[in-house]
Amino acid sequence: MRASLIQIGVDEDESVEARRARVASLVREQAGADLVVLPELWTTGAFAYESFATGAEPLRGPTYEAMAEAAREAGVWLHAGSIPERGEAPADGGPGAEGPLCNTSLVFSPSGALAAAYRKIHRFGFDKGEAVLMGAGDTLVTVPLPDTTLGVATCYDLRFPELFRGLVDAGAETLVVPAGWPERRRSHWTLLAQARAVENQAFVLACGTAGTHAGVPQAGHSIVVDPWGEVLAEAGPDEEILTVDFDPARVARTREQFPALKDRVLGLPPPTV
Ligand SMILES: O=C(O)CCC(=O)C(=O)O
Repeated sequence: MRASLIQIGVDEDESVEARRARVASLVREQAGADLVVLPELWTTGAFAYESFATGAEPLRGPTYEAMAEAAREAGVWLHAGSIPERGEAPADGGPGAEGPLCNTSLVFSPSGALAAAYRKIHRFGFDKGEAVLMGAGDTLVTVPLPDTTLGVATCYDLRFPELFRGLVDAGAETLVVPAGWPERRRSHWTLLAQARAVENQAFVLACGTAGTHAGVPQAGHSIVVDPWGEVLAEAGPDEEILTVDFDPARVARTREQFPALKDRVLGLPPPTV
């Protein structure tokens, strides 16, 4: 399988419309890949909190349309990263009522059909930013491809191993993590991507952003890790397309030859004091 991770530069001097058109064209250039991956919130920037509401779109909004078309024209599976999604207003909300905001990832099939939408479960920011501005998803999402099953997660989710175990229990073999990870915690990014790959004996395809927005320099360093925890490819700090060939059958082989996942002990009682 060939995967291309498009590590987009997200800077404030480019409009959302210009970036959307540029990214659509980069996706179209990946014809021949099996899977293309984009980062988290690449239209607005993951730290541009004040742009979440102004840049929000309905699920089937301009980014959906542009990415569906790009996936179809390139003939690729496309994890289009995430958008700030404005859900439908509640029917009884009264005039001016707005629906909830979510950090929603979109996955398209090579025909341009929506294969999955994943609403980020762990929101980042503690008592500010995404954690207060956006609603949380509550549903794990896997996407069956012809040669592997994707398990999807977004950025801060990478810190929560139980989410990934849930994806593995649901059949995931390739874990795809779009992100807008900041440079100041880059060491965590690399370490956690490798940890999720080793403990789940799965490929990890983690695609971040480059550039600086809202004063937060982004880490870049998108990374592809194999089920043994080895780094197959890693990007630098700037905008870059990271292309890697990998054999999805290695997941089953690794799990068979080193069957640690079978030794899980679940449901232990709490410690006694
Ligand atoms: O966990 C981190 O250090 C970064 C998370 C983040 O930036 C996000 O989820 O948007």
